[in-house]
Amino acid sequence: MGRLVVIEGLDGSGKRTLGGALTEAFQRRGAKVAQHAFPRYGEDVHADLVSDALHGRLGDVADSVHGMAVLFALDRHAARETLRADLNDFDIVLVDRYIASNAAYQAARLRQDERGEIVDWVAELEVKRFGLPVPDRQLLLKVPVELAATRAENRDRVRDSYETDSGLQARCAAVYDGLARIGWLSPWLVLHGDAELEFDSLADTLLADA
Ligand SMILES: Nc1ncnc2c1ncn2[C@@H]1O[C@H](COP(=O)(O)OP(=O)(O)O)[C@@H](O)[C@H]1O
Ligand SMILES: Cc1cn([C@H]2C[C@H](O)[C@@H](COP(=O)(O)OP(=O)(O)O)O2)c(=O)[nH]c1=O
Repeated sequence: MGRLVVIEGLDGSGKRTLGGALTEAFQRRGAKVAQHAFPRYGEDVHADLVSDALHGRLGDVADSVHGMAVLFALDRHAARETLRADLNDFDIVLVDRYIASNAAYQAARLRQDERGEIVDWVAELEVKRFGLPVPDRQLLLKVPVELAATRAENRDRVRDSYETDSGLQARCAAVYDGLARIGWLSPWLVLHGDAELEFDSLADTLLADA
């Protein structure tokens, strides 16, 4: 059985970059790696709905925190069997954003005293009811909010409504810190994305987990 390793962090924190470098480091060690990213893009109606909501094409559906959480969760549910098959066939399944993104971003849209409820609700929905595989390890790529914003701005891509909301990103960083501190769903490893990362030793650590 392969290990499900999740990369989490703000938009522009360097998740995609880390995913690529870590995959190469795993492969240098002879490990078979499958990569996934959520939200998916263009695969099916679930992926399209998420994209529409994030880019203002789904009207006031996007205003509902629980509604958005469900859309993101359905996008993952549609990929559940592929994830399960890859966990059978590969040593490492590396996922760029997973269930914790839903907890962090949707909680960040609520008042502080409402955040615990949605975090619990997301875990109940995605793990218990939708049966998504629980991560073995979650990596939190931590960078100052301003640095993540500058990197995301400089990227050659259309930005969605969450990326351009600096208040949301700052609150989201605080929720991520809390999730990592309590070891939400599984153990977390906090990485500092503004320092030089040691991909080879990180790959060794993650393979030694097994
Ligand atoms: N460690 C790093 N140092 C400097 N720039 C980085 C680093 N990691 C990522 N970047 C750059 O920051 C931008 C955002 O990185 P990316 O991996 O796309 O972030 P994310 O997937 O978290 O949104 C990209 O232009 C990338 O080249
Ligand atoms: C996966 C996921 C992402 N999000 C948020 C985080 C991001 O701000 C936004 C879009 O994800 P993002 O990683 O920016 O997608 P892309 O790289 O394709 O633009 O959605 C959630 O709120 N819940 C989720 O379950």
